[in-house]
Amino acid sequence: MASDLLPVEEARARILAALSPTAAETVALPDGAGRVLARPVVARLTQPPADVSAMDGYAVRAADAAEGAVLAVIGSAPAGRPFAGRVGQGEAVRIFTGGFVPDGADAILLQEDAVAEGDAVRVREAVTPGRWIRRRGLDFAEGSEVLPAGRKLTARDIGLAAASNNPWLAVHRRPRIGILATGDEIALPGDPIPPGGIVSSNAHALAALVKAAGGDAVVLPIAPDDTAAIAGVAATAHAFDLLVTTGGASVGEHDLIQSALGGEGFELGFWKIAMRPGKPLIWGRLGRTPVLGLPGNPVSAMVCGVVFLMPAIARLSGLPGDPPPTRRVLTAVPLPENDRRADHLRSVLSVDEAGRLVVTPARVQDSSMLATLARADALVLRAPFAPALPAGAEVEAILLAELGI
Ligand SMILES: Nc1nc2c(c(=O)[nH]1)N[C@H]1C(S)=C(S)[C@@H](COP(=O)(O)OP(=O)(O)OC[C@H]3O[C@@H](n4cnc5c(N)ncnc54)[C@H](O)[C@@H]3O)O[C@H]1N2
Ligand code: MOO
Repeated sequence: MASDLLPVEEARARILAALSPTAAETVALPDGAGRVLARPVVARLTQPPADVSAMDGYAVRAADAAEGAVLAVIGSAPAGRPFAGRVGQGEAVRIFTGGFVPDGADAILLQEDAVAEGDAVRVREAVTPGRWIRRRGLDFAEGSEVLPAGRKLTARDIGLAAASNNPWLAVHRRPRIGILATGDEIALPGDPIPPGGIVSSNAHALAALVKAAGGDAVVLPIAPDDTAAIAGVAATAHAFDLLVTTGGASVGEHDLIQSALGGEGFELGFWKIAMRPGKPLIWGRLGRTPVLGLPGNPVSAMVCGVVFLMPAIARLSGLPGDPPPTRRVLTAVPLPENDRRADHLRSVLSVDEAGRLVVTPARVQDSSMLATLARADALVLRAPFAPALPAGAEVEAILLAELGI
């Protein structure tokens, strides 16, 4: 029945509603890039601190600087060494970019528009009042908020924080995400593989995804399919802002996550989403720690990572936790009508002769196939019951490179 599967948007909304941003920590300016501000950055000075020259030339009184006029040069004002005197009638001060405009002057005569004549300067082109002067506070004023709380800091923001004389930043602590892979059959890459076993790819892939989303991943030892082992690892859950499990989410008798964690006080929020891959996703809480139980199939785990875990990490980091961004692209092939589960088709991206982005979904979309995922550039979204589409139709797609994964 369709009713036992939760729509993707509703599941994401419920996950986000249950999460709050981590506490603030103080970091030095160079460590702030990519972090989210917990408190606004306030300018600790006015920039520029006085009227300054935007050019090399002469500080003059515009009224005196008619074409052909000759002005006496009474001093100089390089950047960092203001001229102490005052520019009087018929006078000028040599000035350089960034130099404070001396008292009395109200315009800058550009060097290229002037001819130096010993201790005087001849005006070749008249200037208008205010020409080439950057007014005090043009960029920002002391006490004003230059960066708001909740902003993810760019390199440009770091420049602004530095210019406004802020050596320290209050940012949200990076969310700490515990990752627990479960299953008797899985072994760490490089370890002996048990008969009928498989190498655990999920924890490593998810750890990389967590890092790309701005979290710190802690990969826990693999827990075999027994209640005590899973419960034992779960006892460490309090150390994390979010515990992610993979495997054991489905309905098989070895699918133990819910029963094993149940003994530890696990409270189920919801289970099973109307999506493919990723249907058996579990959401709940173990004490104070939220738990996201991802399916074991490697592609399902990663697609759920994109759809739910990345927004969850964003939310814990102090951001709203928007859904993954999508683009309108064209499908290279006809797409069949979809069933009740929102689909995420691994697809290769190309550019057609007209410069438009075109996606080609992989022919086989089995959720065990990691090679298809690694080679894909995009996940094409197909809403529940989306109608069949001809080749050339517009579809929405998540571009994986835009997520940094
Ligand atoms: N009767 C039903 N069977 C299944 C259903 C269902 O609704 N009814 N759902 C299927 C779907 S959809 C998925 S997805 C999987 C999810 O199952 P589990 O979360 O319980 O995962 P496991 O059974 O533990 O493993 C599934 C698959 O993935 C491999 N695996 C597990 N962990 C890892 C890992 N860390 N790295 C790489 N691969 C891993 C595991 O060996 C299995 O092959 O259930 C379907 N079944
Ligand atoms: O998601 Mo299962 O997620 O369809 O293989």
